[in-house]
Amino acid sequence: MPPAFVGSVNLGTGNFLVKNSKQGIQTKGFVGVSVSSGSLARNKFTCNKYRVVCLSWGVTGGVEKFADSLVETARSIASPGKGILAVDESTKTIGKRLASIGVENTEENRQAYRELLFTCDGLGQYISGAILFEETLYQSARNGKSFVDCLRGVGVIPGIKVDKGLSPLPGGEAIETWCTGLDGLSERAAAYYKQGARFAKWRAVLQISPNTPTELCVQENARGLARYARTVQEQGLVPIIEPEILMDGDHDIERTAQVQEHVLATVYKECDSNGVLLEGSLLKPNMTVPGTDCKRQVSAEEIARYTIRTMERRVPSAVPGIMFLSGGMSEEEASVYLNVMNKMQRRGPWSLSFSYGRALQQSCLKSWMGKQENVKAAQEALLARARANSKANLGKYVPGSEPTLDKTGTFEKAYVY
Ligand SMILES: O=C(COP(=O)(O)O)[C@@H](O)[C@H](O)[C@H](O)COP(=O)(O)O
Repeated sequence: MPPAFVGSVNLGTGNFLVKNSKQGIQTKGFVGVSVSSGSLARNKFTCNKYRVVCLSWGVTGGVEKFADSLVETARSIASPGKGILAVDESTKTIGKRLASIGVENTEENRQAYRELLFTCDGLGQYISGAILFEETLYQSARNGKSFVDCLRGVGVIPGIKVDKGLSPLPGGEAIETWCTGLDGLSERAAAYYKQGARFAKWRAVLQISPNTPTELCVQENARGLARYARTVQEQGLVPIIEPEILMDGDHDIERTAQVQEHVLATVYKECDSNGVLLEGSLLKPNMTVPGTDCKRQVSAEEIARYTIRTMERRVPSAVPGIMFLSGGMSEEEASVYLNVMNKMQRRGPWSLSFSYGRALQQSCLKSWMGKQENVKAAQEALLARARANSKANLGKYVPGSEPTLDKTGTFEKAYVY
């Protein structure tokens, strides 16, 4: 007998969710509903009595316990007009950013900068989640309020970078790496959840050259991403799966597309082997662009067309959001490319949005310059770029309509991560 529920059914596109208000949350995919009474208005079906045939999420073990909240969190991060602020720079990387504005890399200065970001009024209108570095997750604003609470206060979900960085890949080519951090990940993820994080990020990096990426590198990084995703889901964190293909190289856009299709196919094959709940996960890829040294640079329309084609060919429709990284593009380029994609017709159901680090922070950093009296201006600069990307997610950004102090982008050739 299928179970009977009393509550409301939300007929969204793709996944069906059942919210049972009488017996606590009971969110499940289902294949059929038979209704004895009710009314249908727009997308929302409300009734007094209905029967549903439940499909389980098809997951086993620890993920089942968190399945409903994983799905809800992933969907709300990928909700319309919203994206992610990636501020998970490790101590060395934030040191470079602070050095660019003449600020010393001390814990106090890192705290002051991040306080500026997390107390920015109105941020939650455009930003659904912020990825933090471990140090930041446990820090507080100078008035003693934890950063987790500051973020919640402005309507932003806290997330955490859980990888431990890149390491040379034995057996691969000299430039190839694999991403470390699986040891003890389960325990760390549980502690991060307790501290208030609700999603996680793991970044694997691949590079295109005449003989890379090797198959070993693709397999190894895909396996790591999938194992990480499954592990953090078991502890209640939505995994952001980030297989970044760097922009370094002289290859053309077609080669990027071929490599990226293979990488994504391998990642999702491994996700299948590891039983990752795709509805409770997000993808963070690079856009499909030619190498920075390629003679044939292309228009925003071509980048958008190739990127959409790559995603349509390889990203399962169960994934609620594709949150692009900026990879060293300028703030304006990152907004414009995203906007063009969202104006184009496409088959994929996912939200095409952003999880930008550099392309959300450059103007903000340059406005701040480490000075307390500049905090308001820096927050306005951050809001301006967040608003630009929010509009781009809706395909409504008018190029040049939001200010930027980042004219050139931050791409650094052969940067060692
Ligand atoms: O994925 C990211 C996207 O950043 P981006 O938009 O490319 O500037 C970031 O989260 C970076 O991974 C992060 O800023 C890098 O910091 P390190 O891990 O290298 O310190």
